[in-house]
Amino acid sequence: MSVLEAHGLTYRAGGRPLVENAGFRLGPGELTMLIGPNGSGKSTLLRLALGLLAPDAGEALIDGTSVRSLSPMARARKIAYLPQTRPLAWPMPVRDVIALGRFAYGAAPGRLSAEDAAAVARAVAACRLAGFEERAADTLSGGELARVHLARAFAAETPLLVADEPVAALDPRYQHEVAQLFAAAAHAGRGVLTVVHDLALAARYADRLIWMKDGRIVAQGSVEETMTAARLADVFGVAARIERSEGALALTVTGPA
Ligand SMILES: Nc1ncnc2c1ncn2[C@@H]1O[C@H](COP(=O)(O)OP(=O)(O)OP(=O)(O)O)[C@@H](O)[C@H]1O
Repeated sequence: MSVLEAHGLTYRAGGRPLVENAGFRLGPGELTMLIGPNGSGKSTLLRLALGLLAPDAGEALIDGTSVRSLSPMARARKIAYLPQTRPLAWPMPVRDVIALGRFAYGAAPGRLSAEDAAAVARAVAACRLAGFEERAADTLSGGELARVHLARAFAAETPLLVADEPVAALDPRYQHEVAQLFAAAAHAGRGVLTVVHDLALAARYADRLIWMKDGRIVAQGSVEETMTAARLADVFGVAARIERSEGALALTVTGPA
């Protein structure tokens, strides 16, 4: 089972640290949600952890090997990444967009092995895209397209899955469905790390939270351990009510702190 580890990651730009001394471990079986205000460094941390940015200090390792030393192909077989900025639309059928998730296995649209085709079919089913396969992706709604991008990441069937704000364009029902998909993927044995802005969703589904503020990880641990009204006020500047509901913590943000 693959493990992503980050130690002391630091990245400076524009004369200031955007990420400073950040460390975490993403292992199998856990859904970790990365939370923090706009501009706190979440996307930068993900890109450092994935080896897409070179850190000024620290390192990220997948199964003990520096991510920067892995070829893009080797990395893509270990870890699927759904970036925050995605192409708005491609004028190609949904099935082919999802099949791009299989490129690390040598697949190309129109040249899928039986294994690739089966992985694409599983991703279509998981992301509730049955019936959309032949639609041109540039005719989809924002929420539908978001699910297609998600299916592309799922189709890679990598042991690790990293997603930057995957539910931002989704309506509440699909937000929950997608969060449940991530939780199911994690509980089936993958390591899943995702940025979310909806704190109630994070409280409901995360096994672990990583809290970022001003480029630093200020807390990490379970929802129970880390989600307190004081921390929400400190990190996000909001007042919140935290209640126990059906055995889990439920969060209501009541306004600015
Ligand atoms: N190359 C760069 N040069 C200077 N500043 C940068 C650069 N890249 C990012 N930043 C700044 O670094 C900060 C962190 O950006 P980042 O995208 O990591 O934040 P984020 O927590 O993901 O934000 P959001 O929630 O808004 O997506 C922001 O203030 C951003 O403007």
